[in-house]
Amino acid sequence: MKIIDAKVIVTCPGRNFVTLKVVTDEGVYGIGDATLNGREMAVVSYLEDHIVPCLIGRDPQQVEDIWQYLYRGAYWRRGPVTMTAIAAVDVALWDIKAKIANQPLYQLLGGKSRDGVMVYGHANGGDIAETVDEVGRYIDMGYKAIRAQTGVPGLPSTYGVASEKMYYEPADAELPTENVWSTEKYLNHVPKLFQTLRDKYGFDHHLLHDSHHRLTPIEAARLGKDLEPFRLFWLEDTVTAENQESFRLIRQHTTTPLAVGEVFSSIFDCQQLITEQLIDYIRATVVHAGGITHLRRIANLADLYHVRTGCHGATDLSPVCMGAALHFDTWVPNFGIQEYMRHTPETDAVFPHVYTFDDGYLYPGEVPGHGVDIDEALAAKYPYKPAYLPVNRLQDGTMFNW
Ligand SMILES: O=C(O)C(=O)C[C@H](O)[C@H](O)CO
Ligand SMILES: [Mg+2]
Repeated sequence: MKIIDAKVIVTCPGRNFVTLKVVTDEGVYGIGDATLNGREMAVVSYLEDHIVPCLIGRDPQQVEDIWQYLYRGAYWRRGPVTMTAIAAVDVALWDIKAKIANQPLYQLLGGKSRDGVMVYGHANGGDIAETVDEVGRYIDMGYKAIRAQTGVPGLPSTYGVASEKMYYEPADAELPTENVWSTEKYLNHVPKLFQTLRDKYGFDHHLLHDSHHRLTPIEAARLGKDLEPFRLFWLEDTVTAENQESFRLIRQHTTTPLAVGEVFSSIFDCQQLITEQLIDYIRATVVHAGGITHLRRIANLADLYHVRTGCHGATDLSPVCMGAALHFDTWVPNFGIQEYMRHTPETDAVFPHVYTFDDGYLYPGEVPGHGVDIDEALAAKYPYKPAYLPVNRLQDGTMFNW
C-alpha cells in the first residue's frame, strides 16, 4: 500500500479549521486535524510545502517510521507549527491503519480501559449569578464535571466568558482584540464564585477553573489555597509553564489539584512537571502534541508519576481531533477527564462523526478508524477568514498574557 495524495483542506464554518486528508492507492483514506488557532496558515504551508512531498509513495502503515522521519528529518525539532503538522499526518495514518484492520482505533491502541469518557463542559456568565445558573444548566444536561468562569467586576471582558454560551470562540477579529486585566480584581472575585456554587449545588459534581496563564507562582499558590475548601477537580493554567520549576512553589503551598499543558507541543515541555510530580493533570492534546504516537509517550511517562490526562478540547480543536482524542481516552490507562466544548451545527455538518454524548460521557463509536470524516463539498463553501486570538494588557497599558 502506498500514499498517492495528501490534501490540505482549509474551511471556516464559523471558525477556521485545517484538515489533512491522506489518500492511498487502495482507496482507503485517513483524516487528521491540523488546526492551530490564529496561526492556521503557517501549518498549511508547513504541510503543503515541506511534508506532503515527503509522504507520496510511502507505506501509510509505517506510522512510527513516518513520525520519526518527519520529527528527526526536519532537524528543527518541536514547536507548535511543526508538531501540529506532524500530528495531522499521524492521526490520518492511525485512521488508515484502523480502517484497514476494520477496527475502531481504540482497539489498535490496546482496547477499552473504560466504558465512556467523562467530559467537562464550560459554564460561564457575566457575573456570579449568571455563571451559577449556567452551571445548573450543565448539571441538567447530565454533565458530571463543569468548568466555571465568571466576569470580574471592573474588567470589561474576561477570558472564558462568552455571549454565545454553548459555542465559545475567542478568535474574534481580523486583528487581535485588546483585553484588559487585573490580577487583584480576579483573585478577590473567583473564590466567591466557588463558594456560591458549592452552597447552591453541594459537592456531587466536579468543578474546574482556568486561570489562563495569568498568575505568578505566589499568586497561584494563594488562589489554590483560597479554593481548597471548594474541592476543585483542577485549577488550570495558573502560570505559564515555560519555566517548569515555577510549579514547585505552587505545589508547596496548596492541595488544589493542578492542570497545565494545552499549549505544550512535546514531552520536553512537561518532563520536569511530570517527573517531579508538580502537576496532577497533563492537558497536551493529539493535535498540538505530535498526534497519538507522541501523546501516548507523554501519557506513559505521566502514568509513572501519578499524573493523569485531561486533554484540551476547545472549539478550535476540530471534530477530527475530538474523534481521535476519544479513542485515545478510551484506551489510556491514566485517564483523568476530557474537555468538551460543543461545535456549532455548521461545523458538525462539515465533519460528520459517530461520537456521541450521553449523560456526561462521550463515546467514540464503533466504526473502523477514528469515526470522523470531512464533507469536502460543504467545506469548500466556507472559505478561510483571518481571525486572531485576543491580546491582553494590564490596566496601565503594560502588555500581558492573554
Ligand atoms: O479550553 C481551554 O481551556 C482554553 O484555554 C481554550 C484556549 O483559550 C483556546 O483553545 C485557544 O485557542
Ligand atoms: Mg485552558
